[in-house]
Amino acid sequence: MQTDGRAILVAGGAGYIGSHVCKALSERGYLPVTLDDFSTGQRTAVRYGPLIEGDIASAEAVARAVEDYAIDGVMHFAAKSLVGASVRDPLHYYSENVSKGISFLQHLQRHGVRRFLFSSTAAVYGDPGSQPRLTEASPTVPINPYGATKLAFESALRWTGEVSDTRYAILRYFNAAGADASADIGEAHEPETHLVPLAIGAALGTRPPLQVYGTDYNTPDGSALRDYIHVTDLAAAHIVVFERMSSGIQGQLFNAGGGRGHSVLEVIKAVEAELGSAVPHAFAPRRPGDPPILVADISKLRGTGWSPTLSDLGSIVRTAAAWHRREQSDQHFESTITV
Ligand SMILES: NC(=O)c1ccc[n+]([C@@H]2O[C@H](COP(=O)([O-])OP(=O)(O)OC[C@H]3O[C@@H](n4cnc5c(N)ncnc54)[C@H](O)[C@@H]3O)[C@@H](O)[C@H]2O)c1
Ligand SMILES: O=c1ccn([C@@H]2O[C@H](COP(=O)(O)OP(=O)(O)O[C@H]3O[C@H](CO)[C@H](O)[C@H](O)[C@H]3O)[C@@H](O)[C@H]2O)c(=O)[nH]1
Repeated sequence: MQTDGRAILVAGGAGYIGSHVCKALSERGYLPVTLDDFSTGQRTAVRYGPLIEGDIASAEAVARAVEDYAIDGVMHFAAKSLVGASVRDPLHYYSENVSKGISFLQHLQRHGVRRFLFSSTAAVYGDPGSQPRLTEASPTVPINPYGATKLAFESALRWTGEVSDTRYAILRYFNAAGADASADIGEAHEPETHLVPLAIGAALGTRPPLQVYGTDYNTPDGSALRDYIHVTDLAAAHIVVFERMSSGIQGQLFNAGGGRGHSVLEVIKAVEAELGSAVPHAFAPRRPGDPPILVADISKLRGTGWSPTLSDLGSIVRTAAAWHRREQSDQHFESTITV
C-alpha cells in the first residue's frame, strides 16, 4: 500500500501505551500499523490503523507489515513488563524482551527499515537511593530481571547503531498513568499491578482494598515516591522524538516523566478527591524490588520542545477514572444483553 512514508510500525500497538501512541500518530497524519500478538494487549484498543496479528520475532509477520504498508519507521512497545514475574522467571523475560527484540531488529534491518524508537524504563536505574532526580547519565544498575532485559536491549541497539545505518532513540519511561480524554482507550492490564488503576478500582468497589506497600521509607510521609507521566504526554513525547530523529536526534536517550515525585498516599488522596469516595486501603510491608524514590530530571526531553501538560495527579486520576467508569458501564451493558 502506498503511504508516502507516513506508515509507522507500532509493535505492541494493542497495549496501554502503544494504543495511545497510535492515536497520537493518526492525529498527526501517520498511519499506525499495529503488530501485536495480544499476549497482554486488547483487540478493542486497535482502532487507529491496521493490524498485523503476530509475534515480533516472526519473520513472516514483519515481512507482511513492511511489504503491505511501506513502513518508514518503528516504535517498539512489545515486551513483558511485570517486575515480580521477571524475578520468578528471568529466562522468559530475556527470551521475550531481549531475544525476540533482537530477532525483530534483524528482520527490520533485512527490510531496510532504519528508524527505531525503543520503550525503555526507569527500572534500568535500579535503586538510586535518595538521589534527588535521575538524569540520563545516572548509573544504570537494575535490581530486577525486567530492568536488566531493557538495559540489555538498549545496549544491543547502541552497538548496532555504531556499525549500521540504523537510527534509533530510547525513551526511559517513569510511571505511565491516566487515559485518553475520549475514554475510548485506557489502562487495561490483567493482572493489574499499577497503583493508579488499583486505587481507582478500590474506590469504585471493582477491586479489593489497596495494599500500601511500605510506610517506612525515608520520604516525607513514609510511602514510596514515583514520577507519574500522563500517557497522552508520553505519546506526544514519542512524536517529538521520532520526528527529530530525521534531523539530529540519533542514538540518544531521554528520561520521560512528569518531573515531580508523588507518594503513594498522595495518589490515594488525589483519587479520593476526584471520586468523592474513600480508597479503602491497608498498610503492608515493602514490595520486594521497589526502590524508595524514582523521579526523573526531564530537562533533556524538554530540550526537544516537548513539555508535559497533563501530568499533574488531578488530570491523571480524572482521565483514568473516566475510562474506568466507561469500562464498567460497557461491561454492564454487555452483561445485560447476554442475559
Ligand atoms: N506502563 C508503564 O508505566 C511502563 C513504564 C516503563 C516502561 N514501559 C514499557 O513500555 C512498553 C509498553 O508498556 P505497556 O504498559 O503499554 O504494556 P502492555 O502490556 O499494555 O503492552 C505491551 C503490548 O505488546 C504486546 N506484545 C508483547 N509481547 C509481544 C510479542 N512478542 N509480539 C507481539 N506483541 C507483543 C502485548 O500484547 C501488548 O499489546 C513496554 O515495553 C514496557 O516495558 C511501561
Ligand atoms: O497495589 C499497589 C501497587 C503499587 N504500590 C506502590 O505504588 C508505587 C507505584 O507502583 P506501580 O506498580 O504502579 O509502578 P512501579 O513504580 O512499580 O513500576 C513502573 O515503573 C517501573 C520503573 O521503575 C517499571 O517501568 C514498570 O514497568 C512500571 O510499571 C510503588 O511505590 C508501589 O510500591 C502500592 O503501594 N500498592
